[in-house]
Amino acid sequence: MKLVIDAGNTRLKWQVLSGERVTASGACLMERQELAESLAPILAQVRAIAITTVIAEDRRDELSSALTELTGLVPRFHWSEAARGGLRNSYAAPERMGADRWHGMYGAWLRLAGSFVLVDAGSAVTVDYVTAQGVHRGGYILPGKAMMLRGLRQDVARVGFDADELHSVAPGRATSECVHHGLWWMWQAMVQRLEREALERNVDQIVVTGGDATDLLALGLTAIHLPDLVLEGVAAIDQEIYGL
Ligand SMILES: Nc1ncnc2c1ncn2[C@@H]1O[C@H](COP(=O)(O)OP(=O)(O)O)[C@@H](O)[C@H]1O
Ligand SMILES: CC(C)(COP(=O)(O)O)[C@@H](O)C(=O)NCCC(=O)O
Ligand SMILES: [K+]
Repeated sequence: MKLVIDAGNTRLKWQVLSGERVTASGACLMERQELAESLAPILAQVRAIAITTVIAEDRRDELSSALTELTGLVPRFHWSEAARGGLRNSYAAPERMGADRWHGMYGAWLRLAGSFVLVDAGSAVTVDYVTAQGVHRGGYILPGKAMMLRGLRQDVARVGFDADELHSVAPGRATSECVHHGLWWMWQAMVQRLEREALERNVDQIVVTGGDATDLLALGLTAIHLPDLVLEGVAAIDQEIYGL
């Protein structure tokens, strides 16, 4: 059995693969204790570990040693590449691209025919355009939903608001409403822009993934929702290099 991990800035997502079949999955925070608890039921079966991550070096080293302690295995880290299987990165320095973006694009490239735009709504939101020929045309990086709210909470003095989300775009009449409606209003604008650009740029499919993808769908985005796309992409690459 192979353990595949996507360690993002907010959460760690994992799957266990038996051949190409997913037999278990989970998510947790990056802390050692949480990780050990989340993985406890499957640890004994793990024979290899493949990781995609965008976390800082010190946290990555901690994750690596925690996994080695738990399993006795040295995890294999996978990074962004210049090209693979017909997919080509537009970055002059491909290693600078977040590995989650590359692995998400590769997952979509393997699954879909035609051009696509991949929206990964996680800690940050990333938008990446890929042509039907597999050419990455470039992308965007924006602050994610939780980050936008945290920014308002931390960086301005007089904007206190409830944690409960309000899904409306009506102009607010109290601080909490103004903040939550404002966020929803901005995400609705993002959805409208994505749909317009997909038409203008002849994009065949919009693909969404990440913890906040459901918000984009709730706002009416016409897209394919592939929640495990980043894991799928890195699993495929690990298999190409090391086998099942
Ligand atoms: N259980 C959860 N814990 C934390 N964030 C969650 C959870 N469920 C959904 N989210 C939302 O998902 C976002 C993080 O998405 P995710 O794709 O896991 O990010 P990353 O890959 O950057 O760690 C957060 O901004 C939050 O709004
Ligand atoms: C943009 C990101 C922060 C998104 O990460 P996430 O929200 O999934 O944790 C990550 O892909 C990253 O750190 N990228 C490096 C810069 C780049 O892609 O150009
Ligand atoms: K993301």
